[in-house]
This record gives sequence, structure tokens and C-alpha cells, in this order.
Amino acid sequence: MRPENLPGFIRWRSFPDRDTLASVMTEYVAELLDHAINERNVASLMVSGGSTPVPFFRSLARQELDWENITIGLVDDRLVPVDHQDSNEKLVRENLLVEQAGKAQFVGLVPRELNGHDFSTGRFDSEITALCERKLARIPQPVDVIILGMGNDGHTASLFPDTEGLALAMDRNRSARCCVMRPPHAPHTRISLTSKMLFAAPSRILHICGQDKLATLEQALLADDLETMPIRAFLQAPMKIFWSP
Ligand SMILES: O=C1O[C@H](COP(=O)(O)O)[C@@H](O)[C@H](O)[C@H]1O
Repeated sequence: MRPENLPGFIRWRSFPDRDTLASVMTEYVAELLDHAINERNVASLMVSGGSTPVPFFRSLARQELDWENITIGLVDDRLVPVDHQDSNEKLVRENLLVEQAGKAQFVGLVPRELNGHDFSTGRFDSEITALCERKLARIPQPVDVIILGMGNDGHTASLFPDTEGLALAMDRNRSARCCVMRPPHAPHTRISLTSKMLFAAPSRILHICGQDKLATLEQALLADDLETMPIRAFLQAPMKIFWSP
């Protein structure tokens, strides 16, 4: 089942169903966090939103870990109030920051100070990113584990194809760790980590489910144009992919 053109430095794991995937991925991530705690007394994990990670969140939340010393953050969010149904922060609060993991520290990306502002134009972008950089500074770095998702348009985090500012967001030589993105074909203005921050972690995981995502991954592996499929940038470096139908 390993996709044909996957480079050798990418580790591929496939599972018969989403629950089995969630439980093996939980063990793997828990080990990485535990290892980081043993080494540095703190650990950090940045997760994606969307529908794919929910079974994993619920499974990880039940793990006995030193949660008080673990900081959880997001790789992207929609610039919506935190009680909005499309908020990734809401998803994490309801599914990951519960049970044992309720003791974890959480640092979201959406600046509460700007609640009620209209983000549809670029008017507040520099304030948003400045506030978000301040939040990111509270996360122990380098981040120990980053979990990416992928959309069928080849986006990852909120690095969407053909979006203004994408080239800057993907330029690892720039110091910005977050950026505002207005994807032309997806709802909401977004806040996303940039490639600079996403590549700073020693360990990245891509978590995808479904035949459609497998087909998207196969398409991404056929070329290297990042502007049309930003996920390609992350397929050019070591990563572990967890997939199930
Ligand atoms: O918009 C987003 O989509 C991707 C993929 O979501 P899924 O529902 O297909 O799992 C997600 O990784 C990203 O964090 C999210 O904001």
C-alpha cells in the first residue's frame, strides 16, 4: 500500500481502520513526549485541526503523561471566535484538552484581543501576527512533535495553494513563525505556522485518512511545484506518514 513515489526517507505506516491508526499513533506520540520530558522536563506538541485528528485526540487525552509539563498548540486556525463551530481551538479544547490531558498547557493562535474585528481584509494582519508571535514564544522550542493534516487541494496547516503570501510563508529563510492566509477557495481568513516553524521541529507526522487523501498524496508525489500543492515541501524532508482508509 506504500505509495510508489514516496522517497526512502519518509516512513510510511498504514492501518486497517482509523481507530487502530489512532491507537498506534497515540503510543508513538506519547513516547516522543515522554522522551522530551525525560530530557528537558518539558515537552511541546503542535496539532492540526479538521475532522481527521478527532479519534487520535480522544485516545491521546487518556494517556498517563506528565501533562502539566506538556504544552499543546495548533499549526493553524481559522480567525473565528473560539466558540465558533469551525474553530480548531474549540476542537482541541473539546477533544484533546480533556481527561488526563486536561492538565496540559494550551497556547492557541487566535488573539483574543482582536475578538470582533473584521479579518477579511489585510487591515489587522500585522497586529494579528505580532500577537500570535508573542503567544508562540510561550511554547517550549524547538517543538518536539508536529502533526500535520492535508486537504485534497494539497494544503497543509493553512498553507493553501495559490494564496497571496504563500511564497513568503514557505520561505524558511524568513524569521516569521506565523502568517495570515486568505485561501481563495476555502472559508475563513486563517492563521498558520510558517515553514520556518514547521521545519524547526525534529519530528513531523502527516496524519491522513481515506482513499481520496491517498490519491492526493500520490498526485503530490508526481511533481515539485509548491505553489499548487504546498504539502510537497514537507514530502521533501524526513517525516512519518500515518494513513488508514
Ligand atoms: O482546514 C484544515 O484542513 C486540514 C485537513 O482537514 P481534514 O478535515 O480533511 O482532516 C487540517 O489539517 C487543517 O488543520 C485545517 O485547518
